[in-house]
Amino acid sequence: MTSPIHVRSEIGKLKTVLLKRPGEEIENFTPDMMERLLFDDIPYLPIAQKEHDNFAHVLEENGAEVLYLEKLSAEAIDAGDVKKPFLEQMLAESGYAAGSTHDALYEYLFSMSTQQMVDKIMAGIRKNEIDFKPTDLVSAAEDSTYPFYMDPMPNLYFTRDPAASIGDGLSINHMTFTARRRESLFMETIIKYHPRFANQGVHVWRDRNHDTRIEGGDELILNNHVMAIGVSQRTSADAIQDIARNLFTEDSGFDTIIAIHIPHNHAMMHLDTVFTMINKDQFTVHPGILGDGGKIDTWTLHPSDNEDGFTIEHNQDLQAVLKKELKLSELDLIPTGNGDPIIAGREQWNDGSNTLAIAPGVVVTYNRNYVSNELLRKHGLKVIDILSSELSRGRGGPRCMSMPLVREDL
Ligand SMILES: NC(=[NH2+])NCCC[C@H](N)C(=O)O
Repeated sequence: MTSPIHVRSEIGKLKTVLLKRPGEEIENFTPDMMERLLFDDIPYLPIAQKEHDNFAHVLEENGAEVLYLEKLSAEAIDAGDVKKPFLEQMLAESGYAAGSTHDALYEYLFSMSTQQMVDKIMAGIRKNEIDFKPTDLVSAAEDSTYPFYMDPMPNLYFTRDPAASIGDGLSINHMTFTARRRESLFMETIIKYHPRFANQGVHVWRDRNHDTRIEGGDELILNNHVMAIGVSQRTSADAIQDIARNLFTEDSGFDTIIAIHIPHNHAMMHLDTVFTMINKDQFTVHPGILGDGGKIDTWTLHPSDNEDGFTIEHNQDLQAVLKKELKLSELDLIPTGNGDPIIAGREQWNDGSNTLAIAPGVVVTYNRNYVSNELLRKHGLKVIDILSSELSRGRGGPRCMSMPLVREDL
C-alpha cells in the first residue's frame, strides 16, 4: 500500500500538495487587529485569489495534484459524521465551551451545510451576523465594541505551518500564537476522518495536544533520514527534542536532526524564511542569519541509548554540518539579494528566500524578488516566478503557502 503521505526530501518531484485558497478571512479584519493576527497589511481579496489560482495552476502544470484544505475539511467531517463534535471542539477552542453565546453560535453554524460551516469558521463570525444579545456576565463584561465573536483565520493559506509531512507521516502542530492555534484542528480532522488518510497507515509523529510549540515552516526534510528544524520565534527547543525522540524510536527512517538557531522576530519567524533547500547541493540563505565570520549555532541530534534518547553535537559552521550530514563534498549556498544588505533585507521581507522546490533544481518563487531570482538562474536553477503583490502581504512565500503530501523519492 502506498502511503497517502510520503515526503522524503525537500526537492523530490512534487506529486500531491495541500493549499488553501484565500477567502473572506483575509479581508475580515481591521488595522488594529493586524499585529495580533500576524499580518502586515490588508490584502485585496480578488487579486490575492487570482494570484493564488496562478500558483495552483503552475503546480498543476508541472504535474502536481492540488488539494484544498477547506474542501478536505468538509469532506472529512461528513465522512466521519463528526459535525457536532468538530463544532463543539472548535467553539471550545474559540473560547465558548458553554453558555448562551456558545448556544447561539452553535445553532448558527450547525444549521449550515458542512462546507458553508467550515468556510464560515475560517472567515470569522462578526457580532452583527447573529440576531442575539448575550445576557451573561462574561459577554456583558467583555469589550462590547469588539466586532467579532470568532476571529478570522487569515493565515490559513500558509498551509505549511499547522502540520508538516515527514516520511510516511506528519506532525500536527501546537502553534505559537493564539491567532493560529485553531488552524491545526482542521488537519487533525482530515487525518482522522478523511477516507484518503484515515486507516491508511499515516503516522502522527507528534500531535497537537502539547504545550511546547512547533510549526511546519521550521521543519525541513533534507533527505530520507536527515531533517533540519529551526529554533525560532515559532519552534521551541523542547518541542524539537520531543519530536526527535518520537522519530528516533518509532519507525520513521529519520536518525538525524539539525537544530538551527535563527533570530526570533516577525520577519524571520520560521527557518524557511531564511533558509531553503532547492537542489541536492544548493540552498538559499539569508545573510542576515549569519553572525561574525558567518557563524550560526547548530546542534545535531542522533539517536542514543542514553537517558535523553539522543546525543547532541554543537557546531557553528552551517556549511560544514550540512556537508557532513548530507555527505556532500561541495555545497552552493546562495545568498538572498546577492548579499547586498539593502536588497537582501528588502527581498527577504517579501520572502525572497522562501522558495518551493517542485523538483531538484526547479523552484517556484515570488516574481517581486527579481534580484534573488536572477541570481538563482545564474546558479543554474529553473525559476518559475509567480504573481505576488497581494499574497506577500501575509508575510509568507511559495513554501509557506504549500504543504507537500507526496514527493517522488530521489
Ligand atoms: N512557513 C512560513 N514561513 N510561514 C509564514 C507564515 C506567515 C504568517 N503570517 C505567520 O506569521 O504565521
